[in-house]
Amino acid sequence: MARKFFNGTVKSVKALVESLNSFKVPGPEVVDVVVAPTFLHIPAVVDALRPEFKVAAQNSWVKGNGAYTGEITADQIADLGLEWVILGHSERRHIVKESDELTADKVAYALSKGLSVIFCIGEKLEEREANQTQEVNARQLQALADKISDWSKIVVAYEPVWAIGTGKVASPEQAQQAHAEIRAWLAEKVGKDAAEATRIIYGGSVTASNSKDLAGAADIDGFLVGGASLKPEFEDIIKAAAK
Ligand SMILES: O=C[C@H](O)COP(=O)(O)O
Repeated sequence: MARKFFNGTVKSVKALVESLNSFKVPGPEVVDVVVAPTFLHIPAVVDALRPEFKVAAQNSWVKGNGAYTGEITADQIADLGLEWVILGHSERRHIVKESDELTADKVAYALSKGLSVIFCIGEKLEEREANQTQEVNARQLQALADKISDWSKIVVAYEPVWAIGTGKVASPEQAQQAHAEIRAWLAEKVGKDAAEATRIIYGGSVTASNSKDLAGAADIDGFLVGGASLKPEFEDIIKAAAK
């Protein structure tokens, strides 16, 4: 469904947008394509990208406009006309050390400003090896459930940390199991309707060649794509997600 994290230059962003604009993919009635450039590149991408593709911010602050030097608020993102923000990416959680609670507060604030949120969760390698995948996902989901009751503008992105940027993609079976457990958690803790309606997308070394099998899994509703989103094969990933 989405794509992201591109520390590009003005020139490379322009070339990437031109490439995206040339894609022959189904429209938004079939698949949402959301691109997430750096804050610096957002205005240029919004101006040049074909309008059926949406633009997301990669992060937003936990509060509204105020004295928070260096932070970008959900208010500002909404003011720019954007509809989407990514929150809780593993790089925010594990490199910047943003806690489950801070992440949940950021999501709640972004929702209060009308944004839709791609809410990332997922376990580290040692947690998977200790059979804690669902425990970690449930903990990160519960932190959000403690802060919000309306999940209609949430897309859950399951991104096992060990699969991000490593070339080690989760197998369709591994991903499906995690997604099914996330959906079961939503059914139990939030409600059946939310569980059915919430899109759960997979991220972590998605490529054109593995996207078809992953998309075939019952509970995989799209992708959060990093590296491969910068290559022409992204067109095929979008087509695979449009199942
Ligand atoms: O947000 C995207 C993920 O971090 C996945 O990145 P990747 O596709 O390069 O593994």
